Amino acid sequence: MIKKLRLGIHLGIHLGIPYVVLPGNAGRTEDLRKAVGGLEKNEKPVVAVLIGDGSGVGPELTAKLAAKGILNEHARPVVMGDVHLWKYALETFDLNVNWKLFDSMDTVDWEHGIPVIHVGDQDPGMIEKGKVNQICGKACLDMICYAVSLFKNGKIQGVCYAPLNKGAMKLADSPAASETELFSMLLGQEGECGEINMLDQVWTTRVTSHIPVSAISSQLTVDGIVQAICLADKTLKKAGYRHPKIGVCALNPHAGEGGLCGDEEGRVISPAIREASGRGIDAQGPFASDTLFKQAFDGTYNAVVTMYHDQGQIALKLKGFERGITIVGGLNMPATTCAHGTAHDIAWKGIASTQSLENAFCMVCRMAGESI
Ligand SMILES: NC(=O)C1=CN([C@@H]2O[C@H](COP(=O)(O)OP(=O)(O)OC[C@H]3O[C@@H](n4cnc5c(N)ncnc54)[C@H](O)[C@@H]3O)[C@@H](O)[C@H]2O)C=CC1
Ligand SMILES: NCC(=O)COP(=O)(O)O
Repeated sequence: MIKKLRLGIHLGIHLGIPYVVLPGNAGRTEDLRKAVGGLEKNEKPVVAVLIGDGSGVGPELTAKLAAKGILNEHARPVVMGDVHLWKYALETFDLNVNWKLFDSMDTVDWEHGIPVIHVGDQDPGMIEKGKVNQICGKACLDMICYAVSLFKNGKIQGVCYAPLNKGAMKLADSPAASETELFSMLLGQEGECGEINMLDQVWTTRVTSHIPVSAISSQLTVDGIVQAICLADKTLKKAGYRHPKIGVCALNPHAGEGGLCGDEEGRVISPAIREASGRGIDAQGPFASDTLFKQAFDGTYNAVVTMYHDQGQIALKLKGFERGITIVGGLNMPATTCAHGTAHDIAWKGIASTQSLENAFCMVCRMAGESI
C-alpha cells in the first residue's frame, strides 16, 4: 500500500491530479517514462520480456531496448527466449549489453546485468527469417506458458512480449486463436477479457477480434457489446479515470442511417448501450466510426468501443503507428505488447522502430508496479 501510494504521489505530482494513474497524454513515451521512473532498484517490478517470434523483428527490438538501458530503467527485467537467438541479435546489431544466463527464476539476480532465461528453441541456424514457421510459433507458445506459470507462482509481476505471429502459433497447434485468448485460458481467467489498443490518451476495446470480416455481423450480440463496454469502463477506472467517457462505434456507414444501410445499430448496438448506461456507465453512441475517433482524439471520449479489429486499428495506426500499445485487457496479470506485428518484410534488417515496444514496456512496468 505504501509503495502504491508512493507511485501514486509520483504520478499525481507529475500530472497535477492526486493518485490519477493514466489521464491526459499518458500513452506518450515521455509521460510513460516519467511515470515509471523514480523507484528504487529493489522496488521495481520484476517483468518478463519475451523476445517474440525469431523470424520477425522481436529479438532486434528486445536487444535494442536492453542496449538503450530502457529495460533496467523501469523494472527488474528478465529476458526470456532462445539464448542463442538473443546472442545472435546482440552480435548482428553490434549491441553492448551486460547480461547473464540463468537456469531458472529461483536463482536470478540483477547484479551482473540483465538476467536471461533460455525458453523456447529458436536456433538462429534453424529458423527462416521473414517467414511464418512452426519452430518460432512453438517457441512463442513455450514463452507464454512459461511466463504465465511464473506469474501464477508469484515470481514475476508482469509480461511484455515482442511480436508473436498468430499464424506461426497456429502451425504449432496453439489451442487459441490469439495470445489474448491463450493468456486468459492459461490463467483460468473469468470475466471480460480482450485486447485493448491504446494510442496517446485514447483507449479502445473490441467486440470482435481475430475473426473473418464475413463473420462480424453474426457475432455481434448485445452481451458481447456490453462486455466490451464494461471492459473499457473497468480498465479506465482501474487506470485512474473517475468517470470514463466511452464512445461506441456503429458497424455500418453513417451509423446505419435509420436502417437504410444495416440494422445492427438498432438491433444490438443501441440495446447494449442502454444496458451499459443502466449499469451506470457513461457510454454513448452508436456513432459513425469515421468521425468518432476524431472526437476521441479531441478529448470528447476517453475510450472507443469498436465492433471489429480494423475499425480501431486503422484509426490508431494511421494516427501514430510507431507509438501504439496493446494491453491484454481484463487479465489479473499485467501484459502488454507493441501495436505492430512481426514485420517480416524488415526482419533482421536493423531498421525496425523500437518506440512501440518501449511504450508497451513502460506501460507494463507501470501496471506491474501498481500491483506490488
Ligand atoms: N504485438 C504482437 O504480438 C502483434 C502481432 N501481430 C502479428 O504479426 C503478424 C504480422 O502482422 P501484420 O498485420 O502483417 O503487420 P506488421 O505490423 O507485422 O507489419 C505491417 C507493416 O508495418 C511495418 N512495421 C511493423 N513494425 C514495424 C516497426 N517496428 N518499425 C517499422 N515498420 C514496422 C512492416 O514492415 C510492414 O510493412 C501477424 O501474425 C499478426 O498476428 C500483429 C500485431 C501485433
Ligand atoms: N495480443 C496482441 C495481438 O493480437 C496484436 O494483434 P492485433 O490484434 O493488434 O493486430
